[in-house]
Order: sequence, then structure tokens, then C-alpha cells
Amino acid sequence: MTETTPQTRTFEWTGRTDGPGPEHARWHSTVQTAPLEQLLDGAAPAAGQVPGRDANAQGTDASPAPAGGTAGSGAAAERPAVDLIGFSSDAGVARNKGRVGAAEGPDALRTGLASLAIREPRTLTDFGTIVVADDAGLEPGQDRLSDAVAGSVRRGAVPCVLGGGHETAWGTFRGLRAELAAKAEQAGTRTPRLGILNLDQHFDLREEDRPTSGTPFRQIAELLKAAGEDFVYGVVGLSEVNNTTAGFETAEALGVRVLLDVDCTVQAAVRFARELIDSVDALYMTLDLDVLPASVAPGVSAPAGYGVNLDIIRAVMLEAARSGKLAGFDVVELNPRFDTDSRTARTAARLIDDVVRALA
Ligand SMILES: N=CN[C@@H](CCC(=O)O)C(=O)O
Ligand SMILES: [Mn+2]
Ligand SMILES: [Mn+2]
Repeated sequence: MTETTPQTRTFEWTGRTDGPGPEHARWHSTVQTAPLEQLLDGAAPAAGQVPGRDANAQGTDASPAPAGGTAGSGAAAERPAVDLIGFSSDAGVARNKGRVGAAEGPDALRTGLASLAIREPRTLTDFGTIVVADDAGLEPGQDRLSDAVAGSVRRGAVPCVLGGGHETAWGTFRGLRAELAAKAEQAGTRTPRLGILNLDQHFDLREEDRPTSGTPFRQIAELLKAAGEDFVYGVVGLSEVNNTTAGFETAEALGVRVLLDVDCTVQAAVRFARELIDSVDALYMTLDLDVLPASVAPGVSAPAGYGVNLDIIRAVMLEAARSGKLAGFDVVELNPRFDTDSRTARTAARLIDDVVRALA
């Protein structure tokens, strides 16, 4: 193993337990764990073959779920399986001169999810966390994340990446794109148009000497331009005064679609999301938690002055989840060091749970 090969870390799913069986199911008793390497080397079973407890009975490589049982009474649900992949990284925020702490985000999100009750069958697998140990580990970590996300899509699951700063997006997007293209090639169909729906105060289109948490969508735009593919990128909740004229000029040149925070209503935001979704074959959704009001989401690097109300963010995320086009999503920029009463983590966990439940 070279010096910069990212390490992985696992999480112990525990939480309140009221008894056994599906009637007492919570995330901690439903999530199965499996090694990240299974996604990287293709050893992970097809997602449809991992229906909670049944998977253990069939002797898959996934570790047994803790006592409590999988939610629901039937076989695997019709809804897609969801794979959790953590991306523990402070490197992007540090390079972007923000306040670090996002590396602690993945486990804080899992802790927020652990005791949430589950009332219908779900297939959830946690493949652990890719750890970016230092600055030099960022690019190898992003590459590994991309490979893991591709592995998740390959097995038929919807990857849910737990960041990390917004540099997470450079890993998530490339993994989705690579595997969607590979599947299309296999099927002899055209490469799907993969759109990006970013819920964020910021464009994250910065031009820098090296990648940061403020550059992922410029990196993606450049990647797609070089490949002759369209850059379909929409931002919900952008704050006009937290992005410079240079940022707006870049966005305009790249054809970025924008809905400002001050223009966000449920109706306008859902319409914005719908139009973007209708214009693509597949969707990558990325939630930067700093889009929420600072009272709801204090635990981020750059808390919002205004922010977009939670009901609007939730409505947009549900629209994406129900569309049938959501190929994968990530939740980024949680900084537990500033998260009073774990407010941000609790809110993010509810949003993740809502998306998972709503997946078409
Ligand atoms: N991930 C992006 N972050 C913002 C940070 C802005 C700030 O610190 O005020 C950006 O680069 O624009
Ligand atoms: Mn961002
Ligand atoms: Mn942001």
C-alpha cells in the first residue's frame, strides 16, 4: 500500500433497541455492513440479492445485521437498495480556507440515522468510509470514491455518499458517470445525459491551482467539455451576495441554471427541479447543508445568512427521489464541531431517510 492510498474505516451501528423483529426496526438494526473492497473489486452481490436478513440466511459476504431485524415483513422491497459510502475529508475545505471538521461528517450522519425507525422493507448496506488522512490524500481519495460509487451503481444500488466537504462531489459524479456510460455501452444504447442538482448557497465553480471544496463543478464542467458532453447543472438556493461577479460570469458562460435563495418557494423550487430532471436521463443530487438556514444547520463551514427553508429543500429532494432518475446522491459539508445539539446532523438524517423512503 502506498503512502497516499486512502484507508477505510467502519462504523458500529448501535442505538436504542426496544425489542426484536421488524416492528422494532431502526436504521441501526437494518443496515448491513460490508467491506468497501467489495464495491471496488466487483465482489459485492447484485443489490437485489441483499434483502436484509434474507441475505444473511443466504450467506452473502455482508456482515450480519445487529439484533432487531430488518424492517417490514416481506421479501426485498421494490424500491432500490441504497449503499452508504462515507468520504471523510477536510482537505477540500482546508484548501478553500474554510473551517475544518467535515471529516467527522460521515459518522455524525450515521449517528443521526441510527435510531430512526423504519416501517417498511428496505435494503441498506454500509460500505464504510474512505479516509482522506491529509492534503496529499485528497485526489487518491476522490478517485477511490469514484470507483466505489461506480461499484454501487454496477450492482444495481443507489449510492448515498456521506461527505466530507463539497470536494466529495468530484468523486461521486465521476463514479456515477463512468458506470452509467459503461452500462449504456453494454446495452448498446447512447450514453445517458447525467444532470446535477445542487442544493447550495454557492456555485462551487471556482478556478484554483488545485481542487478544493469550492471547485468540483468547474472540474466536472471541464471533464465534460473535453468529452464533448453537455454540462447540465442547476443550483437551488444560491445566495447572490455569497458568490462574486466572477462566479456569476463563469456560471453564465457554462449555462448554469440558478434559483436564488430569495426566490425559493416550494412551488418555484419544485418546478426548477422538475425542469432540470425532465431535461436529463439520470440525476446526481448533491445537498450542501449550508443551503439551510443557520438556525437549522449551524454545523457547516459557512453557515447561511438567509438559507432556504427546510420544507423547500425537502420538497426538492423528494421530487428528485420520486423521479425514477436519481442515480445517486451525496450529503456534504456537515461539520460536527459547530453542530449545536447535533441539529444539522439530525436534519440531514431525516432528509436522507425521506429520500431513501421516496426512491422510485
Ligand atoms: N464549498 C464552497 N464553499 C464556499 C465557501 C464560501 C465562504 O467560505 O464564505 C465557496 O467556495 O464559495
Ligand atoms: Mn458547496
Ligand atoms: Mn455551500
